[in-house]
Amino acid sequence: MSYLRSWFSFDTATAPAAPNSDAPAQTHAIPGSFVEEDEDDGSDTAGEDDVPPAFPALNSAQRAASSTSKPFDSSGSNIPTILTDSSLMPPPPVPGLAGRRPGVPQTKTQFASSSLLAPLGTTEKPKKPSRKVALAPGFGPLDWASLKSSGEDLRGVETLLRVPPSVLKTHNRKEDAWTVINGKVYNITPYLPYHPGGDKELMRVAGRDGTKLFSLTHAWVNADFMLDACLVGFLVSESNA
Ligand code: HEM
Repeated sequence: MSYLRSWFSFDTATAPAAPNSDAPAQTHAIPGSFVEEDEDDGSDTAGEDDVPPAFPALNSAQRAASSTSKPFDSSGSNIPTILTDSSLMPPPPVPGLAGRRPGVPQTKTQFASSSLLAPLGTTEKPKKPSRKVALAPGFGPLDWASLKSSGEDLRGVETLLRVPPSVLKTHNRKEDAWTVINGKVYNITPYLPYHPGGDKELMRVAGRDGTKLFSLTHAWVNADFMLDACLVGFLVSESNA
């Protein structure tokens, strides 16, 4: 416990220099604090030989700062100022929510600066209602992915074809529907029940070039990947067929 004494000493200059002198050692005990004598059996007559170096160091700026003004805080508690002095670290800035006025609507910036409110993205009404349809059970995106990789023939043709517009337009029925996306001809019949926008929407492009409608509706959809297993061939001009 002797090292505690060196920690809490009021004035480092008056710290007991010769603890084993005849005069009773001045302990600088803090009122009400528990100062324990050495628990040794007394054989350790050198007594304070094992006093560890004072912390903070006797010549440290930290100790100088705390001991030159007032060693303990003004409330009279026995906690050294160094542990309680918050003036060295000012409190963080007031959060946005604290600046709220009753009855005054908040601006978007105020909302955004408050971390206690839900993010705007989850509270704002979506711009457009979704036009997705409820797909029948077993016709979700994962079901389409597993059908594609099942090895089942989804093209309906032996080899890749050169398809002129005159041929394309004959494939315009649900059970035999072809469309063109970016110059590639796809058999969309197997995809009809899996299309999140519904089969009716998809049938609008059956028998014709659907590139424009497709990209107007959902340019982010990767048709190349979605329909790779349904590739029939490539759109060519009549003269090149
Ligand atoms: C031919 C290839 C097509 C493929 C592979 C395809 C694929 C898809 C996919 C994956 C979605 C879901 C999009 C998402 O979750 O964000 C979707 C939604 C949709 N598709 Fe298609 N689509 C095709 C063609 C079309 C066409 C030609 C139309 C319209 C004429 C259309 C109309 C829609 C609509 C309205 C939705 C719902 C969009 C929404 O979320 O509101 N699709 N389609």
